[in-house]
Amino acid sequence: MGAVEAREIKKRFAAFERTGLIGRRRIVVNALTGLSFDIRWGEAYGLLGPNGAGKSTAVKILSTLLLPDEGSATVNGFDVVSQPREVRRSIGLVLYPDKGFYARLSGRENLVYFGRLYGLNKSEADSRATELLKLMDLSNAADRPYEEYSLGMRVRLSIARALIHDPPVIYLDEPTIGLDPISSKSVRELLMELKKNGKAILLTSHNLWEVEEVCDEVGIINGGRIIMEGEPSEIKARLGLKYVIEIDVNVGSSLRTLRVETKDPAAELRRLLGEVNGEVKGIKIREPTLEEAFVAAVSNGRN
Ligand SMILES: Nc1ncnc2c1ncn2[C@@H]1O[C@H](COP(=O)(O)OP(=O)(O)OP(=O)(O)O)[C@@H](O)[C@H]1O
Repeated sequence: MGAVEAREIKKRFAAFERTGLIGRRRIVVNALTGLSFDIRWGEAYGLLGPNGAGKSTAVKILSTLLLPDEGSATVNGFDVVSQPREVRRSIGLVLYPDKGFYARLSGRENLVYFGRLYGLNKSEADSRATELLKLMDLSNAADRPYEEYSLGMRVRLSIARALIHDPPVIYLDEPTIGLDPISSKSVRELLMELKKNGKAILLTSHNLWEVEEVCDEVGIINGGRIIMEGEPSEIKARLGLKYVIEIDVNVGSSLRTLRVETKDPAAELRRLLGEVNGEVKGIKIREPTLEEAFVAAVSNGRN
């Protein structure tokens, strides 16, 4: 049994659409239109998509916060509709970092509080909080009030909270939004560590570079269903994305840059170096990014 199995999930919302200045009419929004994907143990799955693609609706259904209209899903082997308690015990949820923490309580007190809500006794909650504060590099700030925490510290505390009951599955909705590069790197390293410990991770993100680094599998979601899925490198290959080669050449007294896009950088580089007339001052080869894959997949709607 996989960690998460989503099968043909559909979800509609009743909403209103403006007509003219004051008029409005009822419409139906098809948020999910047959979403299927699997997450294996020890794997991170990246759900990528433009605004309104259905990412949050998917996370909410897989967390039992919303019911699907059609289709089914299991998390840790439990059904999201008929076994919501078991599903909730199986997941740790990292939403926008400010949600739910008590500003005047310290990081440690907040964690102990949430540990008790999950049914840990006082000494279990205390020792789990100490362990997680250490893991998140927050031991020095453990007894400072939450309101004094920086954004990076808040994100780390919210990951600690998601892990307090040691869930096997973790969902993170845009965990590194607003973080500086050092803090977001430390969050990525932590996610790699959690994977090594066998946890299954679902990551939604607009930071495609982050998804590329952390995720084993990526699903590109658009219009409420996955339109492309695979390892980040597979997706790049399937889209036929091109590498960019830039060669700086001194021609006479001026520096010129040759720029070529190619699917086969080694062959193209050999060809270019054979043809260049002048002194080569620098060579840069840039890999296609997942960002380019994402834009291409969404605009092509290809499978
Ligand atoms: N409670 C709701 N009532 C009506 N429509 C909703 C509701 N929640 C979501 N929707 C609609 O469902 C669609 C999918 O929304 P969702 O929030 O899942 O997208 P998303 O991929 O998470 O977007 P974003 O990246 O902007 O967070 C959108 O068209 C959205 O407007």
